[in-house]
Formats: sequence, C-alpha cells, structure tokens
Amino acid sequence: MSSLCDCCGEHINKLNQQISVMRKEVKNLRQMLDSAVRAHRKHMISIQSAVAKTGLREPDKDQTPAPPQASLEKGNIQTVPIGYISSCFSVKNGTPRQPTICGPSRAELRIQQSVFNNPEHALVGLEQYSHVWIIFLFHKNGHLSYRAKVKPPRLNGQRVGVYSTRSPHRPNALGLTLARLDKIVGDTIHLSDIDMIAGTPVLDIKPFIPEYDSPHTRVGSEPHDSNTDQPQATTVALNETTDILNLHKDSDAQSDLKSKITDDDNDDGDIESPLSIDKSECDIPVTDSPQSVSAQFSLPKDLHAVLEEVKAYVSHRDLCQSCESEDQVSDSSKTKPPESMVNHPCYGEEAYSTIAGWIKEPPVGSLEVRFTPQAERELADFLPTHLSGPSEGDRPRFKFLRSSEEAATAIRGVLSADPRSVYRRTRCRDRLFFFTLDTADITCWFGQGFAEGLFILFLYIFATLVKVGWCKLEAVN
Ligand SMILES: C[S@@+](CC[C@H](N)C(=O)[O-])C[C@H]1O[C@@H](n2cnc3c(N)ncnc32)[C@H](O)[C@@H]1O
Repeated sequence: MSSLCDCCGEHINKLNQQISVMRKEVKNLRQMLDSAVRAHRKHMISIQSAVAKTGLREPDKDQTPAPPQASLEKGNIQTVPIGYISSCFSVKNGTPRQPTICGPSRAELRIQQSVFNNPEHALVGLEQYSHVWIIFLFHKNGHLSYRAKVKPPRLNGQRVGVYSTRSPHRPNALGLTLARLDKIVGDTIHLSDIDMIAGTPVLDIKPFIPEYDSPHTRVGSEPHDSNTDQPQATTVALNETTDILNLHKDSDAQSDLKSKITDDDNDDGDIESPLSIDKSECDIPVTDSPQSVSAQFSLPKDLHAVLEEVKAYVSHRDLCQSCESEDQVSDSSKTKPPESMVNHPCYGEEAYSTIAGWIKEPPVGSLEVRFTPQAERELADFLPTHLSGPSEGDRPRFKFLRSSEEAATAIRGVLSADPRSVYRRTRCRDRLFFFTLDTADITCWFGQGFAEGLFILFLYIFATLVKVGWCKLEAVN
C-alpha cells in the first residue's frame, strides 16, 4: 500500500475532522428534532384536553358528521365561533371586570362567512335593540384549571362557590356580557360597554329584552358581615349599575409605593391555585425613595421632585374636594327604589330578584381616580382615528375611542373599580400598574391618600413621566 504524500494526508485529516463536526451537528439536530416532536405531542395532548374541557369539538374530517340533532342528544356539542372580538383591550390586565364599569369600551364583531354564506342576513332586525348578550369563550384563561370555590377580587380574599361569581375560571370557560349595540354595518356589529379582550371567540349573540331578562331587584340592604368567612346573603336594590361604582373611603391603605404589573391581574374570581397568578409579573418593586427608584429603573434624579409636585397637587385637591366627597359617600348609601320600579304593575314579592350583598356593598370600595393637569394635556394629545389632517401626522391616534374625553372616562372606569387581583392588592401593593387601552399604554400607581387616609388611586400617567423619560402614554400600534 502506497503511503500518502504529506499534502494529501493533511487534507484527509481535515476532512475527517469536518466529518466528525458534522456528525456532532447531526446528532444535535436529531436531539432537537426529538424534543420538538415530544413538545408537539405534549402540546397536542394539552389542546385535546382543553378542547374536551371547554366542550368544543374539532370537526372530524375523516368521518361523516352525525346529524346535528342526533349528536346534540348524545351530548356532543359542536361549537364554532361565529366571530372574534376586536376591542380596545388587548390584554386581560386593565380590561373591565364587567361591561358597565367602563362605558366607552368599544369593540367590533364581524360574523364569520364560514358560519353563514351571507352573515349580514343573520343580523337583520338586531338593529332594533340597544343591547345584546354576547356569549363567548375565555380563550386566554391560560391554564384550564378551575376550582369549586374562588376568591372574587371585590370580596378581598373571601371564598365563594364559582357559580355564585362571574369568574372566568370555570368548567367550560364560557362568558356572558351584556353589551351596548352601537350600530350594525353589513356583517359587523359595533359594540360598546364590553369586558372582552381582542381576539375573544364569540359563540352566540342574543338580543337583550328587559321584559324577559330583567326582573326588578329587591329593595333594601343588609350590610356585608366582615366577621364571617361567608358573605351574607342579602337583598338589595339594583337601581342602577353605576351605584356599584360610588365612591367609598378606605382608610386601611398603607402603601405609598408603586407597582409594575403586566397582565393577568383582572380576573373576577381568582382561583386558589398558585398558578392563577404569575408572581413573576410582580417582580419590579419600586419604592418612593429616589435612590432605589433610580437604581432599578435608571431614572433621572428629578423623579422625586416630580412625585412631590404631584403629591402637592393631590393634597391640594383633597382639601378642595373633601366636602364634595363626603356628599358623594352619603349619597351612595341611599337605597331608595327608583320611581319606575314603585310604579311598575308587578311591584310585589315575585317581581323581585335578589342579589348577593357583596355585589352592592363589597368590602373593596371604589377608588377615586385623579389625573394631573399635565396628564390631561397628554391624553388630549391623542387623536381619534377619523381626524388625520396633515398637521396631525406625528400625534398618537386612537383606533376605537372617539375622543380624549371618552378615553378619560374609560380610564376612570377601569381604575375606579380597582382592577388589581387580591394578591396584588395585598402582597404587591407597592408596584406600578400597567394596562393598555386602545393604542395607549397606561401606567398608574395605587397609593395611599394624602389627606385623612383617603385611599386614592393616583394616576400620574403621561406628562409627568414623559418629563422624566420614565413611563409615558404612547401609541402601541
Ligand atoms: C370577570 S370576567 C366577566 C365576563 C362576563 N361579563 C361574564 O360575566 O361572564 C371579565 C374579565 O375576564 C377577562 N377576560 C376578558 N376576555 C377574556 C378572554 N377572552 N379570555 C380570558 N379572559 C378574558 C378580563 O380580565 C376581564 O376583566
């Protein structure tokens, strides 16, 4: 056998080395492929179990479907979304817990062509109604766990059965919202007063018919008993839903700190599983001390001065408004039946419905929301979509909201209902709270009041923070 010359031997060595490197790469690729296949299988299993839990069935492509009546009788429910919500709320955090909390919250729902050949035909006549029931799927529940007992945020840690709440974490994950019907254009329904995030699959729409859907609610109330674990059953008047949002004072608040929260903070009914709250979302503590603030956020040194300025503004407002607030508080405690109810022909025992006392008088009160003048100016800078003159080119634009007043009302609505979960309210109270409304990112702080322990939700979004280059209201789309 003839030996190789030096040059060829070297070349062959190099080739061998390359082959061994390639073998290693192939091995790595195989491992990656294996783990991708395993992850895919796992994913498919979790999707199947999710589908099984929600009651939805994927269409079986290989088999002829059973006639709908037969499959319904067998309990096989084939549910197909009739459309998907596009709304001014993109994440759960900051989305109103109920539709009436935040009037101008707007959305659109386009009926899918896959459901009806002519989707607009299915909407004929609906324009005669001012409100519609929307039945939808809580598709962003994440984990599909649910428990028999939940802790509604407004019950501040007390447990009640899931079916006595509107918690999204429930078997079948179905939601029900009474939305205002603004208009119908072709196959698209324009809605307001909604509490659904963008992308929510809608399963059905029905007209709201007060004669069928709204018995009068019983007048008279017993206070919530805070000494027992169970909230008291009580009968209350539901004169107007806005009653729920009346101003309450809360002298319990101790925090003078701010919190950062990103998402998943807003479920009306935290399930007790630790999975229900991702504590990592709470991991950016901010204290009032300028040193630690700047240490964690690299904030300019004048932040402290800005906070002082804002506190001074709030204190001043407290002094000016304390009498006004007193009036509001005492008004909220009145539970007289509305005139229309007393005059109603069915004004008798059977004509009433009864609701849990904590709905009317929750241990967690509503909050006062304040904008600094600068914050108001910054908000006013946003334009509704339809305004687009050449000089307006650089200004941020709303997609759903029609004016800055509407945006302010929506922000007040969201925040006055205290959108934080019980966990965040009690354990992460010293963090900033972030949410998105339409195209605006909003940062706010739930702080202790500066006058007589009044618990103020202090919103210093926008300008004050733009000034220090920290957080600002800005277009996200
Ligand atoms: C408490 S539920 C009430 C919904 C409905 N009004 C009901 O009573 O069934 C409203 C909350 O559900 C959450 N949410 C809205 N849309 C969702 C979705 N598609 N998936 C999961 N959670 C959603 C938001 O955090 C919102 O604040």
